[in-house]
Amino acid sequence: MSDSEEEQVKQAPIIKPHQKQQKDFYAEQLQANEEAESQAPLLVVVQGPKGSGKTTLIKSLVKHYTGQKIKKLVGPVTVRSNKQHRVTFVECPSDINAMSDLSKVADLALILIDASIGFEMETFEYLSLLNNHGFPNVMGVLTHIDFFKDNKQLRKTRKKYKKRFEYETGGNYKLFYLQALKNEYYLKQDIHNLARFISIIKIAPVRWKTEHPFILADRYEQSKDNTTTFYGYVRGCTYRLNDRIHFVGQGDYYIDSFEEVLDPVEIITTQKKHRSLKDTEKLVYAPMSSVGALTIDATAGYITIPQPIFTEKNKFVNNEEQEDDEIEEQEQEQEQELPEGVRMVRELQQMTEGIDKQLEEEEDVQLLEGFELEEDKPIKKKNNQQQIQQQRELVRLKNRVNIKIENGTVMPITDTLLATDLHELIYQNKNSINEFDSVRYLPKVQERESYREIKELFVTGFYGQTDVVDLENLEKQIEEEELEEEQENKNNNQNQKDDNQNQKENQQERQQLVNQLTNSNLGLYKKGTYVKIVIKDFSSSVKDDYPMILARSEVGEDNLGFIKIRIKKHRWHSNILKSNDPIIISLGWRRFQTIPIYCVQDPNDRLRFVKYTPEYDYCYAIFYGNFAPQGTGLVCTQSLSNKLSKFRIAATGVVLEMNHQFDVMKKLKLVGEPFKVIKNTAFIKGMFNSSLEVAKFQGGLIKTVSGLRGHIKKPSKLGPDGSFRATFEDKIQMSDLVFCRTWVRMHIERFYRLITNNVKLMKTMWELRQEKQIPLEFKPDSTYQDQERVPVKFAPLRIPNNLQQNLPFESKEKVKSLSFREKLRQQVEKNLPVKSNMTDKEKEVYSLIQRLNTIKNEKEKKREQKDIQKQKVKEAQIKGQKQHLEEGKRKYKQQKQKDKFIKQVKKQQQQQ
Ligand SMILES: Nc1nc2c(ncn2[C@@H]2O[C@H](COP(=O)(O)OP(=O)(O)OP(=O)(O)O)[C@@H](O)[C@H]2O)c(=O)[nH]1
Repeated sequence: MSDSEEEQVKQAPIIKPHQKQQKDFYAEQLQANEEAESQAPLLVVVQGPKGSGKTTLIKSLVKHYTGQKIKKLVGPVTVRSNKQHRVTFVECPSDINAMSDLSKVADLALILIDASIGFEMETFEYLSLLNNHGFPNVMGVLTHIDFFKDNKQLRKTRKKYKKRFEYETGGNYKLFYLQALKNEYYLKQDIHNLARFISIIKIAPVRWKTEHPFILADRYEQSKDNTTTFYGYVRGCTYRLNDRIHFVGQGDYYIDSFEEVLDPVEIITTQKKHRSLKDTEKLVYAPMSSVGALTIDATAGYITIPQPIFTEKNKFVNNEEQEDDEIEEQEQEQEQELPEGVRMVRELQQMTEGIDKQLEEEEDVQLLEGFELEEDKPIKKKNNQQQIQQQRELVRLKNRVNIKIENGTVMPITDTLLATDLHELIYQNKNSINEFDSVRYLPKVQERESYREIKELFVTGFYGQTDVVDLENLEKQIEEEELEEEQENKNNNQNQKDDNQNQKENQQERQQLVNQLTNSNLGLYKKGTYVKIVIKDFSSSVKDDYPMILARSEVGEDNLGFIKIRIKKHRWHSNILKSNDPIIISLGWRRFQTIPIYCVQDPNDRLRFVKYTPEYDYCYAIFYGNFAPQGTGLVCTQSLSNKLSKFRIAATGVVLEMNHQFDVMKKLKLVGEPFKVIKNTAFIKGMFNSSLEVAKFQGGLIKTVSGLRGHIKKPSKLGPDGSFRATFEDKIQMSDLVFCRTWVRMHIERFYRLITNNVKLMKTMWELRQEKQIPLEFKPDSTYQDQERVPVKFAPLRIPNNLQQNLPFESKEKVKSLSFREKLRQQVEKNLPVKSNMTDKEKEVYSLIQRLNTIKNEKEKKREQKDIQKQKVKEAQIKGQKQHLEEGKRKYKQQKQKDKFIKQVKKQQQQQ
């Protein structure tokens, strides 16, 4: 090694082994996350107070990404931002439940702030929710900036909001400014900048999501028998199928079927250099909103097709004139030249009756060209080759399009077509797209084969063997055939490079297919898979504008037990929380009402019960609820009402421990007083009610106020029932109080109520008091009272002479050293003439002094009395003024109410 290299090595920072391990660990975690992250669409939650511009922002972003205009925004909207990246936007309602649910699932939260108003309470509430549910990436967006006309004021405000936003979020997140509104959309440049940041943002892994898979349903269908089907992407992590699912905010349900379906916004995997999208590749998937001419409601999807495009030119010519055979033949020829998709749609347009009616009237209904519905007739036997072909198509179909159209579905025959699956059929025709699809809803180009697949869907009972499909054999057959095809292609292909490329791609595709099959057989659905979940007997009602989160029911997390959490009252919540008062907790996927008790930990690890949460400090809470992993954050609220009169988040916390029981102890001080004292023994009454209670506490420790310790001996027959004999380390005073410190185990209520749509909640003490008009209980004992303490005069210490004589010299009482005052007094006493020996003059002087003293004392007494009277008068004056003031206030209020009432009456009269 050369010198310079050695120097370099010396200067390099030393990485310790554990640091390296940690670095490697994080690198791996990041890489794994990045790989996984690329699959599921980025979930962007747009949150803000009412009227802050959430809808406008989503519409503007969708327009930027796809050029589409959303007329009415409902539910999630997924767009393709580039070939490898998709984004789902969800608007967050200002309902506390929706806010809490969406804070758990968001990858990125766009927090809108109305600059004309400033930071509102919802923003802080949402930040607090995000903080406790894993803090995903956050971006601030300042809207209504055009409200400021003065540039200087605008600059100042922007700076102020930026500072505040940084302070609230920890300083790592950006605040965007949306300058103005133009034609109901934000300015292009602003949206372009924001969209660019959204596209390149690196998502921080949130622990809860990396361990808990979920589906944010972007579409649902509900039938009359309450069978509900939800569609959405698997998010969070790989979904390992089990039999139950938790619908957040609704409860647990058994899954009827769970299958992968065709991804509506597929990732484009072609290996071309450009990441940017062509116009035909731009895509928006907003099944519940109305995008252009497409609307999907709970039961079906409808495409509004502009009439002029579909009207055949010679359709309006009088039919009688057209009876000429030649013309008909010409028409048929022309029709056959048309693309298949266009022909089918036209045929459907010409239908006047639904299939069910047709079935009732005719025996052989020809729904689509070449296929007949025959109920009773035996199934036509085709040759082997054809059957294999059909089965093969069905297997492909089963994996790709899981759609069933039951016999007798009624199709509305107007210019609006039933498009549950028809849109696939219609838009798969490459040539016909531009003819009738003015909005380019799904510009997806597929092989002609898929028409046949979909045609088959309209026919029930045609293929006899479709129900039982030998999957394994079919897969093998398909693979073999494909291999053969590839082999042929290989031989025929002249370009060797292209051939290799194709082979690689095919191999990859096949591998993917095999992986897909094995995964779905094992019940594994990777992140980003678009799935369909069917739930039977789904009794709850679903709101369109409410997030529909279907989470995997994890083993153990639906169990109930006691949970110990560390909790802190939110500094902006106006009240402290009371033990045994019901509270709503959002923990894990679940929200539930429970009755907690609060406690603190003593130095000897005892959990000591406290009546209220401390004002600005942490304490523990124990409640009965759903188990959740240690370290999971939680948020408490006191009610579900969305009145913004006070800060809705009552407390925040984190799970510490779960157990079947916790010992929370409450301190109990029993007080008694002695009624007989004999040396070190004392008889004490008033501490217990019966001798049985005494027997239970026999041997217990007791203590006097002065600190003398003792033991409870035995129940005594002297005194009232419950009296006992006790011994102390010294003789106690009759005036002493005796304490016995004990601990009582607190009962924790096993109360748990999952919050669903129409749940009836337990009322808090405050709510009950309000409702029943019960005033607060007043216990005079609980209030502090001024104590009048009489100074105790202890008798001077007198040591018996016998004892003094036996004492060592050191402790013996010596000659008393007197203080100056005492000496003076002694001298005066000595010099005072004895009264009987006084001369007359001395007597006169003495009596004069005494009189003068009496006068002085008398004067002082009078002055004191006067002072007391003056004080009383002053107090009375203050009291009177107060009463007067209150009286005035009351009158003013009455007058105000009167005025208000008169105004209202006048208004009503005017309106009438
Ligand atoms: N002047 C101005 N108006 C805006 C701006 N952003 C939004 N608006 C208008 O504010 C109104 C409310 O906007 P929305 O997008 O519906 O707000 P929202 O947050 O979705 O409202 P809710 O759905 O009621 O919660 C609309 O009329 C918008 O045109 C802005 O930056 N400047």
